[in-house]
Amino acid sequence: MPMTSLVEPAPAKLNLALHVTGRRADGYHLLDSLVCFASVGDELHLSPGPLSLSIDGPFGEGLAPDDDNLCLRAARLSGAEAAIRLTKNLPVASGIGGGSADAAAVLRGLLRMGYELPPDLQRLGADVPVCLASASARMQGIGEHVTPLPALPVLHLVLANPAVALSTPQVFAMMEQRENPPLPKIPDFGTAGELIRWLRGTRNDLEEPARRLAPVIGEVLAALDATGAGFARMSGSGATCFGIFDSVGRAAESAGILARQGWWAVATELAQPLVPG
Ligand SMILES: C[C@](O)(CO)[C@H](O)COP(=O)(O)OP(=O)(O)OC[C@H]1O[C@@H](n2ccc(N)nc2=O)[C@H](O)[C@@H]1O
Ligand SMILES: Nc1ncnc2c1ncn2[C@@H]1O[C@H](COP(=O)(O)OP(=O)(O)OP(=O)(O)O)[C@@H](O)[C@H]1O
Repeated sequence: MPMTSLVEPAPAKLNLALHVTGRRADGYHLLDSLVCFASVGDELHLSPGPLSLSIDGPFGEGLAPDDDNLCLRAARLSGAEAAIRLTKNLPVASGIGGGSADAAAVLRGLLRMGYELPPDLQRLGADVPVCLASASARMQGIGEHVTPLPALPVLHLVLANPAVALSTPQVFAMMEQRENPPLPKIPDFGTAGELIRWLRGTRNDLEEPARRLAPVIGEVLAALDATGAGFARMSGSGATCFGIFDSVGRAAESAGILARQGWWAVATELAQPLVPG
C-alpha cells in the first residue's frame, strides 16, 4: 500500500447518443448509449488513513462531504480506510456523470492501494460501470452492460452548462415515450465527420423532457450552433450540452463566448486512456 497520496482523474462522461429503449418493472430505464470521456473532470486524492472526505475546487461548495457522498459510499462498499480529497471541477447534477465518475475514481484508487473491487457497483450509480474504465464504450441495460469500442477520432469539444441543476429521476419521469428504437450499428469511425454523420441518425431521448424542465438548454444548443459547432446535443439527463468543433481554436473561441453568458463552458478533448501508476 503506498504511503504517499495518489491521484486519480475522474473524467467527465458524455453520452454522445442516448436512446431509452424501455423500462424495467423496478422503474429503471433500459438504455443504449455511445459514451465517451473528456479530459476535463474532477480529481481524487487518496492517502492511507481513517476514512474521511474533504472537498475543494470550483464546484466544491455545492456538495457536502457527508455520508451520502458517492466517494464515501464507494469507499465504504470496498471496506476501505482512506483519506479522500475531491477537487470538484464539474458542475453537480449536470448530466456528465460527476458523482459516478468520482465513485469510479475512488474505486480505481483503492484498487491501486490493494483493495478489491466491491460487487454490485451499480448500487452506487448506473454510470459507475462505464466510468470505471473511462474509455469510449457502448452502454446498455440500465448501465451494467459495457462494451468497449475502438478509440474514437480526435474531437475538439465544448461542454457548456447553463448553471441549472437537473435531477436525473425527474427528467426520466418527464418522458412521454419510453420505448424507442436502439442505436443503429456502431461502425469504426475514421474521422470526426463520419462520427457526426452517424450521430445525426441518433438521439438523446432525455433531451426533450429535460428541455421542458429547463428551456435554457435550447439556448445553450443554439449558442453552440451559432459559434460554429458541427454538431451539438445534450449529454445524459442534462443540462450540460456538448458541441463538436473543427479545431482547437474554434472550440476555445466558442467556450469563451458561452462563458461570457455566465454559463460554465470549457473547451476540451477526449480523455487519454487511463494509465495506472
Ligand atoms: C441517464 C444517465 O446519465 C446516462 O448515462 C445515467 O444512466 C444516469 O446515471 P446515474 O446518475 O449514475 O443514475 P443513478 O444515480 O443510478 O440513478 C438516478 C435515478 O435515475 C433513474 N434512472 C437511472 C438510470 C437508468 N438506467 N434508469 C433510470 O430510470 C432512476 O430513477 C434512478 O433512481
Ligand atoms: N461526489 C459527488 N459528485 C456529484 N454529485 C454527488 C456526489 N456524491 C453524491 N452526489 C449527489 O448525486 C446527485 C447527482 O449528481 P451527479 O453530478 O452525479 O449527476 P449527473 O452529472 O446528472 O450524473 P449522470 O450524468 O450520471 O446522470 C447530486 O444531486 C448530488 O447530490
